[in-house]
Amino acid sequence: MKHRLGIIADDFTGATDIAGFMVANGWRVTQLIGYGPAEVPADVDAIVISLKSRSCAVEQAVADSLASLERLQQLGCDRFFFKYCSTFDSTAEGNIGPVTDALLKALDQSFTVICPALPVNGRTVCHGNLFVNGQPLNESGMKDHPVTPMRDANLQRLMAAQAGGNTGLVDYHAVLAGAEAVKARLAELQANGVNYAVLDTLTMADLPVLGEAVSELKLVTGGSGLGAGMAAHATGGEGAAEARELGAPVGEGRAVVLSGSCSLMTNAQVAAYQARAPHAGVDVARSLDDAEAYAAELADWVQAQPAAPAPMLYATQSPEALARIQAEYGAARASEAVEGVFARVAARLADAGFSRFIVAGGETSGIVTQALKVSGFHIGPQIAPGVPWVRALDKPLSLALKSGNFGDEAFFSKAQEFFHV
Ligand SMILES: Nc1ncnc2c1ncn2[C@@H]1O[C@H](COP(=O)(O)OP(=O)(O)O)[C@@H](O)[C@H]1O
Ligand SMILES: O=C(O)[C@@H](O)C(=O)COP(=O)(O)O
Repeated sequence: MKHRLGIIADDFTGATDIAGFMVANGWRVTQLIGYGPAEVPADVDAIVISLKSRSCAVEQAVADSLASLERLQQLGCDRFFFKYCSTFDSTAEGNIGPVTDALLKALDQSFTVICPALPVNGRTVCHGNLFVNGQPLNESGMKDHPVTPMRDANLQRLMAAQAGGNTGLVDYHAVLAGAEAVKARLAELQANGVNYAVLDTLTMADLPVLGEAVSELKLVTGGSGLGAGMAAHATGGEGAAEARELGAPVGEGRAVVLSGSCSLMTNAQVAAYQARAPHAGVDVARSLDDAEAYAAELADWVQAQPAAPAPMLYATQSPEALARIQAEYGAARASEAVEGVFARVAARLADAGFSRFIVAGGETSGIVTQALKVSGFHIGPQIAPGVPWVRALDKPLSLALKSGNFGDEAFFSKAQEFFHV
């Protein structure tokens, strides 16, 4: 059997993100939802398991990740990738550190890389510090994230706070010098007792270099950029065009936009789309008090709107409004209630024949995909870097799962342009 990479992604948008970049760089990829029994085509180069383990309890994240590793091994994978967010979304306790440690131990390894960079979407790493569009992570919009606010930009410090081993740095001089220089630096760090090597990365052109440099590691960790680099290094960037066709959006049925991200970019996308399409806000108090009846009302409202452009339901709020809501109801309670309503609305709309769901937000995408009872996806064309259309393996249902900060202001409209091609 050919070599297969197994990817464990800590959220659903992250999973489609890395799968989309790998397919765009020539690999055949199947995405699975969770680690239940699964069959995948014999010719795939990579299998991505989507978890919802970014912000759950550490023990749960570790258990789910280890179960996923086992499933991927059963499916013939012999190298592994732990995919987390390009903005390193985590808390002081985890879950990136503990999951990395657990995967290393299960694979009998003691060394891996930390590579969240995705330069095409503005995430770069310099001297081990993570930047978002040139701003240090802790000064970017990520400082106000509702679940994992990021208050430090230094990846070595962030990793040291939540993992058991030692961190080190492959600085940009080594990356510029090429794959062999990076390999030599990795070997040096490993010999010096480093367990996690942060990789400086400034441009997309660095990624195939890094993909080559990590090609002998059993486990790598990072964002979709490294995934793109690994696929590009393996294929030269060619191939899999017909595989992308399998994931193109289904032709029949209605579409809806469900936006549960409160990121700065999603706020801008929601504002732009409000000017174009029917829209309704999701009320947190009603989501808390009366979820079932409220979801039924919202689903009825969506169905009563014209089919195109697709109507939008949004819980998206500015950082200030979100802070007020969280102070009033509690952050976890409010976000769970909102997620519960989106899940119920999505299930009702699918029952009513909606077949194309455009969803904004990682947690929101996870809950919606679970509510739609999809077992896995074919990966289609990218709407924006990191956001492909994906199509259920076993039913006529297509989704665009958008990471909070991805895409430009016109994203919700652009996603629908794929309906006519
Ligand atoms: N108005 C709101 N009040 C409270 N929580 C909200 C509100 N809108 C969204 N949320 C919650 O914020 C979280 C956003 O996370 P997520 O969907 O992962 O977006 P992102 O991709 O930006 O991280 C979700 O748990 C969602 O339910
Ligand atoms: O790596 C990334 O930035 C994305 O794939 C991702 O994980 C984003 O997470 P959400 O913003 O929570 O969707």
